[in-house]
Amino acid sequence: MVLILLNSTLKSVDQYICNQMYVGWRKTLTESLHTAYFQGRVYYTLNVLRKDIDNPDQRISQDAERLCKQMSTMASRLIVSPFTLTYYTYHCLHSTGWIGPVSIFGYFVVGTIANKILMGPIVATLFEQEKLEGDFRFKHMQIRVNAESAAFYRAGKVEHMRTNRRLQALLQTQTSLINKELWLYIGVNTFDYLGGFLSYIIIAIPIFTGIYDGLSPGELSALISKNAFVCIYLINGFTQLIDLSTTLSDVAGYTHRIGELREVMEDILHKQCDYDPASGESFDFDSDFNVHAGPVDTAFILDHLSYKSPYSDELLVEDLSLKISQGTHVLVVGNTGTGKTSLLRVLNRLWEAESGFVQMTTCFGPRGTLFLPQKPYLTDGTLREQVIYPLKDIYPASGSVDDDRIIKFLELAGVSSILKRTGGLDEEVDWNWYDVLSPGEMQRLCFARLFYLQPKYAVLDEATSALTEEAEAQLYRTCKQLGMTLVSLGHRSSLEKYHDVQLKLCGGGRWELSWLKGGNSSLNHRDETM
Ligand SMILES: Nc1ncnc2c1ncn2[C@@H]1O[C@H](COP(=O)(O)OP(=O)(O)OP(=O)(O)O)[C@@H](O)[C@H]1O
Repeated sequence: MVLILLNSTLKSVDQYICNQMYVGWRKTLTESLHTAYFQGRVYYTLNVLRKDIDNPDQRISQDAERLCKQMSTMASRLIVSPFTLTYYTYHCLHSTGWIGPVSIFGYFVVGTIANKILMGPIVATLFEQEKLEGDFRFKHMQIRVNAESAAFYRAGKVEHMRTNRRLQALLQTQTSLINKELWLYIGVNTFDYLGGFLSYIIIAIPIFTGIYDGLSPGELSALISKNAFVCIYLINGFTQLIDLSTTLSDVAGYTHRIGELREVMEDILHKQCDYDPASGESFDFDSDFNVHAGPVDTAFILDHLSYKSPYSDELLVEDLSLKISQGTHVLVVGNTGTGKTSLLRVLNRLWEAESGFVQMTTCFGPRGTLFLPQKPYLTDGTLREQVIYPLKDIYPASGSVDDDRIIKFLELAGVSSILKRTGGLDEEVDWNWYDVLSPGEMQRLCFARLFYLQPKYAVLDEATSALTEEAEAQLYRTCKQLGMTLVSLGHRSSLEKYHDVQLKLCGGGRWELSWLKGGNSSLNHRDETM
């Protein structure tokens, strides 16, 4: 009996060794790949981040792609696992009685709990790592965009130090992530190896408790072999599920991060999409999201509007009521920080109003309202694309683009010299427009764009601040000749002569309205219509 047992045990041990050799070989390969992966990850972080610095959408889609790959690995295993587990559970129950499946299930539950405990901190750290990657990328982009200004401040060392600080924070989090993942891998591997021993304990219990005493040596040997096979495969099925925990922790971290980014972006889109940019009509949504057509001769309606900046409790403007209608040019003045640009942010739904009602009743675009922001915005591409921007993208079917008009408006804006530099309207340029144009040229080019698009209403936020008063006069005259109603924000008193009404923001929520032509009669009525 002892010899038979020894013989069958040796056979099983052979089988076990083969199995363990396979498992061991698989693990060694996986571990070396993981080690290489971890070492590479630090370099990967640096290199990928350097290349893929300033494109958040691309970054999200990369994360999503990574997520999809990991999900497909998980899905394939998760689909197959229930079948193999059911099949081997049935055979295990048949071969070893209840003790086999119960101990294996118990072992799996313990393994799952241990993995859950080890996975928790990994998800949080992975999330943190993704966030720090974003911060580092943002800093990198900030330096690229403002390289010249930083150079004038001789700020190379300071910026280098600050960027390094962010990189160090990122690398520290990566190291911490690697350390935490190490414990998870140790847990997973220990579970795998101990599973092999468990199968032999399950087989040994009925043998030593005498359940198989009536069997002949040959039958016992065959039974042990069969039981070992079934148990090992059942354990292996569970092991594969536990192995998924490493992938699962990555998936959970990425999902959390992508989910958060998507929520923020959807929130922004939801706030911005109250009117249809491609439509020639004007629309507004009421609180129940019903659409109403707005008045046609009015660009903006402000009704008892109060607003403040997001990080302050003090109101910038309180209880402002105003209608801006066609033909009445409005100048918004006030000291620095009194909320002039913030008014445009509220009008554009970039900021929420604190109370009151604000409505932009015309569409955004050539037939409605266009904004020239304080910082000129130039796109990449040819000179034609700069001038017609954003016509090509938003209104692809708007008709042929007229070369003579573009050249004429470049001349009127005083930047026909750029045409000589580029060598033509459609010549591809390999420079960054922000690097080669002076601030004044950028502002003039934006005016050429405005002339070309010829909106009904032009909102100009300190759009001539880098130009002389003569240049300013010429540009304003052209705007008026082209039939635009102007809403200007600025500090210069020279602007007054081009406007009919002045809205002065006095700070602390106070404001004053006055006529600029025909005396200084006060318009401090709450519901004044202009
Ligand atoms: N993105 C922002 N987040 C939080 N607060 C902001 C933001 N932008 C501006 N602010 C704050 O809101 C207040 C009003 O700013 P705003 O840009 O409207 O001033 P402004 O009157 O246009 O000044 P300026 O004449 O210098 O252009 C300021 O105190 C400013 O610090």
